Amino acid sequence: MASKPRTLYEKIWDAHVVERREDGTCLLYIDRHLVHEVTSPQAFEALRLAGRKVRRPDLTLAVPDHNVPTTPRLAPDGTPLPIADPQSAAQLAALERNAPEFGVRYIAATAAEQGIVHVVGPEQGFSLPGATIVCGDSHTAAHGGIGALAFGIGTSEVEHVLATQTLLLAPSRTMEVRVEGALGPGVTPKDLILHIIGRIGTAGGTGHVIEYRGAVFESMSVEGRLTVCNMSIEGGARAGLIAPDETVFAYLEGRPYAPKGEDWTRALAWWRSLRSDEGARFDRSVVIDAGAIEPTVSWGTSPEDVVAVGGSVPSPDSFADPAKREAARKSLAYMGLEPGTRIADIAIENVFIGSCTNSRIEDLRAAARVLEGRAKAAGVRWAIVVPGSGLVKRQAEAEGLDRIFTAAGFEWREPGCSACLAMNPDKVPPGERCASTSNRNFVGRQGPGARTHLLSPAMAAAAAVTGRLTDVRELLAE
Ligand SMILES: CC(C)[C@H](C(=O)O)[C@@H](O)C(=O)O
Ligand code: SF4
Repeated sequence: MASKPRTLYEKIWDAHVVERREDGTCLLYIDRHLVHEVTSPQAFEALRLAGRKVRRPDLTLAVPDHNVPTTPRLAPDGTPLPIADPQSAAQLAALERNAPEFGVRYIAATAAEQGIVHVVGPEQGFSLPGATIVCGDSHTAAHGGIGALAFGIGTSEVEHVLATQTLLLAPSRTMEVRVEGALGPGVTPKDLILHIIGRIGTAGGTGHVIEYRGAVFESMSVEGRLTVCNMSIEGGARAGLIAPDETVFAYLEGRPYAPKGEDWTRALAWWRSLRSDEGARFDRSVVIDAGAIEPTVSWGTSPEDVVAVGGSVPSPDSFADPAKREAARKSLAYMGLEPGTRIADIAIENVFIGSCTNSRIEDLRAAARVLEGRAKAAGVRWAIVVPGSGLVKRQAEAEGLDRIFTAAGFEWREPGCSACLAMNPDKVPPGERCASTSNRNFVGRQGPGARTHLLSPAMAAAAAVTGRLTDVRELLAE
């Protein structure tokens, strides 16, 4: 009997089942465990109290990112500078102590390879196609961009994975987001994923794992795929993934943790089988026309509150659902926006280029392309670029991008989560607006009272130049 056609998700899932329970939940083998300083201290402490070890320290990679300041970390004499915030300092100190004590792989805050965990994983070749990857962090979905089944877990699950290298999980439903056609000039993977979330809503993917399909993804860079998958969680999905292909394999080959020699050849054979079979059934399917997507920005306090840059702030009354109407009213009050205001008339005072969504080399190149020979507008008080890792930073410097940014009035920072969330010194002041390449525009996300507009790196650069939300295509055409 021919076996039933399976989706990519089902193939990866099936290959990792250690034990299937009667109710359908499965004990899944976890191939890669990424760890950061915020969600791991209690998990390590629980192991310590129970006298347990980490089951596979070699499959665990820890790196601090959320709390690290993005200003220089070393004094001129090379000694590490202290961290002012006591809670941040304590979390960083805990990771620094736990990693060697439990023997897990560790990238220190001062190492050249340090960066945001979701940038570091693929960059180090630690995240691999077909792997199950977890991290105590909701944006773990990013690693789906290289064809992994990757999802965020809570601190008690972090402890479970550290102790057993397995996780008990209920299978998800499957959802296909099929994007047809091609993205227009100036329209980026970030615009695409913002548009998708606008379409399906923040609950659209609930209970599902999304597979992004279509020619757009086949011609998309690995960096772009990581951007798209990163925000799957903002569409409510458990995870998001894209079938790995030669672009991914070329990206991974030779990276420090990627398989080598015969292991590489064997891995390639398995990775090449990782695509949804002809006739595989998805529980839900959404079709998007790429050609209709424009540079997209958020206007509210939920990632589904998006509109094309040529549009206007919507009226709460335009929403049929009363709950959504009320949410829009609250959003607009927080954001200090009036319905009907043209997006292009919204002035911004801050620009943040960074976060695990958009801090890779391609993102920085896209922003620099817009900024070259230009400067930030007088009304832009604060503009920073925070590379996703030390290696991205070094690459950007080798290409001269840092000089383009600083000449345009941007600050060129050390890697970390930075102003994506207000857990470190990088914050947007109350009542001020920020054009931000991050992934969440929640109330207070970038600091108490801060107003976030999500957009692509090129669009953030355009906003810096004009001092208001701007269609980047106008600047690219000049
Ligand atoms: C701090 C961490 C647990 C959190 C997450 O899970 O996503 C953070 O990374 C975020 O983006 O909000
Ligand atoms: S960059 Fe932002 S979204 Fe990504 S892990 Fe850090 S805080 Fe979370």
